[in-house]
Amino acid sequence: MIEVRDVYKTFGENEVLKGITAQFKPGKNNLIIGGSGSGKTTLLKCIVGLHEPTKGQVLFDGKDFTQMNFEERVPIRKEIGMLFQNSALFDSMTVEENIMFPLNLFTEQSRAEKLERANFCLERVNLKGKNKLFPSELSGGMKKRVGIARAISMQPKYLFVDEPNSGLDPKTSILIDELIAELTEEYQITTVIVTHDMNSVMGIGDHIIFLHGGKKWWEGSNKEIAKTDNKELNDFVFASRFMRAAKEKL
Ligand SMILES: Nc1ncnc2c1ncn2[C@@H]1O[C@H](COP(=O)(O)OP(=O)(O)OP(=O)(O)O)[C@@H](O)[C@H]1O
Repeated sequence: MIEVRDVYKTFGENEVLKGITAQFKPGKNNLIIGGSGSGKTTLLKCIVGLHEPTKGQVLFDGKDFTQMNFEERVPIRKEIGMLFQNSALFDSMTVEENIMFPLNLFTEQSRAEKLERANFCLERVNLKGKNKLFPSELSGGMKKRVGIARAISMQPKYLFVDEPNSGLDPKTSILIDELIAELTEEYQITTVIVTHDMNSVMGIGDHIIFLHGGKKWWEGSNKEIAKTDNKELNDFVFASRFMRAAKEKL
């Protein structure tokens, strides 16, 4: 479980996060939603240590990450998988090399062991046999799947995903969401996803926090979101006429 306790983050005069407290449980798709500029990515970066919170704590299974130095953080970093918005694959490396990259960095495994793990991960994301392709030869959806295979290569306890559906068509987006949700449940990963995508919110939102004005404005599940009378959340989720009409039918 990941716990965020009273986290503040300020950039100059701009107080982006104003005391966020939340718990993210294993085996759940934990979603962070909110308007543009509400601080979703900033919160994600504070959790993984890419930003230091101005105040507050982040605990990984009870261990206070914010109090640790670089060396002390290494064992937790090894348990973290990340999937970035643009998949962030290395263009000069093949699919197989991309997936083996964290294993090369963090393990003493032999090449054969690493290859076996890469093949397992590739098969798990339905890309068996695509080892020797380069990122430029892949579609956006395939790149995401390679990104997921790389993110799970180290068998992470924690998985962080920033906008998994950006640049994907609706059908591919759903397949990617389903894949993340399946892996989360299968390996009981604590998954935290930043998303704008209302299909994701409704489809896989086991636990959702809604950021507004630098605060956690609302928290609940996808079932609860449909019935909420929280004005700001309703304005955000049901912004389009289509979504409002859909809500009335729920
Ligand atoms: N490194 C930084 N330095 C200064 N300000 C920053 C930095 N990172 C983010 N901010 C500011 O923090 C605020 C929140 O940004 P953030 O990227 O977290 O929002 P977001 O909710 O993820 O937005 P979006 O949905 O548009 O990606 C913005 O006003 C942004 O300008």
